[in-house]
Amino acid sequence: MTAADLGWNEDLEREFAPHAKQGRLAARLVRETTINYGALVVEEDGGIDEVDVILSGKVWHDAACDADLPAVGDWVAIEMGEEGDSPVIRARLGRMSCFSRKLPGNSSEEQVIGANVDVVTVVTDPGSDHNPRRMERYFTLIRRSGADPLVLINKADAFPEDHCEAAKAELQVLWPEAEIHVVSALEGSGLEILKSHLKPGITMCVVGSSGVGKSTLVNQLMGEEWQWTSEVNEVTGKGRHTTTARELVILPGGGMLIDNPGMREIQMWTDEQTLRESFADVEALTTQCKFHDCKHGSDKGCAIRAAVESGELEIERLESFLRLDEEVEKLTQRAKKRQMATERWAKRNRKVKARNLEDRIELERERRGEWR
Ligand SMILES: Nc1nc2c(ncn2[C@@H]2O[C@H](COP(=O)(O)OP(=O)(O)OP(=O)(O)O)[C@@H](O)[C@H]2O)c(=O)[nH]1
Ligand SMILES: [Zn+2]
Repeated sequence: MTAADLGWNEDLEREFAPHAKQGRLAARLVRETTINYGALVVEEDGGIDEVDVILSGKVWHDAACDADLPAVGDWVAIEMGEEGDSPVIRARLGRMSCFSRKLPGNSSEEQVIGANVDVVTVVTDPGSDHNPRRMERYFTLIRRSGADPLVLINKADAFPEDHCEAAKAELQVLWPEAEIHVVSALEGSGLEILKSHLKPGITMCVVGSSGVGKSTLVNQLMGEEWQWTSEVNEVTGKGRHTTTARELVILPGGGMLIDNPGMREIQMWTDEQTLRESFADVEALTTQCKFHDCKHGSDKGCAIRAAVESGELEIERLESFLRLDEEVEKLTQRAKKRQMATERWAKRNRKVKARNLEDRIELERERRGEWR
């Protein structure tokens, strides 16, 4: 593996030059925890090594907001320090793109999902997931990020061809330049498209609703040892594919994939925003309900019920509003469970790592004849 395989280029090289003069090394952040980062560091001889790095106080203080802080996918300048010291991030290099979302509520804070992302792939299907409104939402995020869009309308094998083409046409008008393909992960055509984009040095995010086939597609890329955490066991909360929670993964065939809990949140958020938008009129009515936690059932002073009774609002529309709200709630619960499973695995892996370190120290002592 070389720096170029990680996305290193001439622009970064130029920006990094003054740091190189100070003996710093370039590294790409692949993992973020509450206490430190995992980074792939480009060593002086060009080799790549994985290290844990911490943030310098200065970088922390200089950040105007959270979105300014180093995030997964960022290139940083690190100081390795003396042996035994934790390497320190001294600077974050400029971002070529940044896939993020604004946090809900009136806060203007931004949550970075992945930095230096080249392609954001949205997976959907021509059936129940087909939703131009939601796609518009994704497109807005991708446009703002600076990454290229790639849309895969999956499960083509299960729908008539003209139906798939009609779905494609409906999405294409939203962004005429966007690359949109009708594929079937089961028949292998989705994999072909993904591979054609995942050249060495290219970083991709994969987003889309639950059940559209993301795991199926991604697992085809991953090979055996790394499986996308898919289903979460309802009872134990553990991932069915017991995997590590690595966030930026180098694919066996070249290219990189970013997967983190934020990616799932972006799905949730997109779904919820789309829901609220498509029921803006009903939403507006809810603010007139007597109680702010009104369930719009038999609650007293419900403005929605009143609107139905007066014929202002169709009962069918209210029912789908209530059902969709439930749907979002269900998805949120699933996303939370997944995140818990992911975090549990991350913790476990940290423990395994620590034990490996102890093993190494023991071996070293043995080698030096210091053993017991
Ligand atoms: N007919 C058909 N089914 C597919 C295809 N791709 C995936 N599926 C099925 O769709 C279901 C959901 O696929 P997943 O890959 O788990 O979907 P996902 O997007 O990862 O879903 P989450 O993990 O919940 O986010 C599975 O039963 C797959 O076998 C396809 O191309 N054709
Ligand atoms: Zn109400």
